[in-house]
Amino acid sequence: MKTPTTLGTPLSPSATKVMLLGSGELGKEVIISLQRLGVEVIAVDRYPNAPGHQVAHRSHVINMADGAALEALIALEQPDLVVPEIEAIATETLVALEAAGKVTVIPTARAAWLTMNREGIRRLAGETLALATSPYRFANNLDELKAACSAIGFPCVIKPVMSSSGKGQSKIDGADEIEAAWAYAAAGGRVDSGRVIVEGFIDFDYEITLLTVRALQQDGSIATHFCEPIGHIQVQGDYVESWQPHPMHPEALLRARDIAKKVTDNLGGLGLFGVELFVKNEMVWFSEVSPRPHDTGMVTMASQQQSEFELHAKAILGLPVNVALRSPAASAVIYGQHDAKGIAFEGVADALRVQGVDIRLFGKPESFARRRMGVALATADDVETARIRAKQAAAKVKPVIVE
Ligand SMILES: Nc1ncnc2c1ncn2[C@@H]1O[C@H](COP(=O)(O)OP(=O)(O)OP(=O)(O)O)[C@@H](O)[C@H]1O
Ligand SMILES: NCC(=O)N[C@@H]1O[C@H](COP(=O)([O-])[O-])[C@@H](O)[C@H]1O
Ligand SMILES: [Mg+2]
Repeated sequence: MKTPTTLGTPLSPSATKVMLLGSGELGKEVIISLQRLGVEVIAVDRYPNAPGHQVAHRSHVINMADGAALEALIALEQPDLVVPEIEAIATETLVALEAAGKVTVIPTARAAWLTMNREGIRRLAGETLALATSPYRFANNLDELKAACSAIGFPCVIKPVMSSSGKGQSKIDGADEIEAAWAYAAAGGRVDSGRVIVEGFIDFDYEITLLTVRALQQDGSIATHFCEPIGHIQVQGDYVESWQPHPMHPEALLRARDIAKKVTDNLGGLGLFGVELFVKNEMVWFSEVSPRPHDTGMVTMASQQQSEFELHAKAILGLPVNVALRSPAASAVIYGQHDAKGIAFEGVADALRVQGVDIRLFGKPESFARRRMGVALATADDVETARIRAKQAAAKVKPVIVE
């Protein structure tokens, strides 16, 4: 790539070209941040008119889990940087291309590969780095799953090794629920690899995302910056509400940062990471990490001077970052509520009348009842008020089917 701080003119020979692999709501905001710096952006996703497609210079529709298709597209576009955005990519292909010097992957191809599959990141955290995690086992079929569940005990959580946003995930309380959990995992993964993880259930007090940024300093070394902790609530493994800052016991915060530093140092590269942690009193467990912006971090569009998307865009280009908080804030998810294409949203004006509120609608061409279609953001003097405002505003937005 060009020297980090030299940025070109898009659509000209000097262009700095970035390719997003995955162009959902998170990628869309990264693209907008890159566009503001005059970066030429190529947005890729599995379906046409994905949110990020709508704001990029060019778009492509491919099966990103197909290594040959991915390699051909990278050869065609010759991006300076490839930015993975979703958990359904042929990351082995990225590892091979990066090793051959044909591409720079954010943060690194190895990090994308390790985190694409729960087994890679869990073995790194639990075994190589010896961090506290829930107890875990892997299984390839129903018999192995039964054995894994009895070794871990109940309650436990079963997830496809390749999935996100809670897809295919179940919490089960007894052996009679194992078969249903196996079937649900097989149907729900982003890529059906037929392998699942069983995790012991952690009875945490609260969970946080610790956004951690690796950015270049003036002397060329990499510094690690921590955003204020983001608290969140998940329903069926998917985030419904988040807020920042989440108050933490000082010892727990130190441990959280220590875990985040160890994991992100190992993964390496430049960019923002979402480190997911469970906390009980002063105990902190590592859960997983996204080597890219995190859905719960959408709150930073309201709470921080630079959102997680802007931080990612700047850090990957080798630019300095500022992780300062601007105001306590919260986010609340707007689900599609219908299975239909081309839905409409009523009540946006009412939502925007709630004090301190802003709305994002992602523009996804097709709605599903539990598909995230938008988010309400709210600031306030304290997070409790911000949470109330965000939820009030989200509830006022009514997705409707257009006949
Ligand atoms: N072992 C566990 N013990 C307790 N709760 C858990 C456990 N594993 C997952 N959960 C709950 O389910 C949520 C989603 O789990 P996880 O982050 O592993 O799923 P995911 O599909 O990767 O979701 P995302 O892509 O949104 O991060 C967690 O944030 C937590 O609330
Ligand atoms: N937890 C990960 C996450 O939130 N990822 C975000 O959801 C999109 C997929 O949404 P879709 O399933 O509605 O297409 C991804 O592209 C990414 O932006
Ligand atoms: Mg998660």
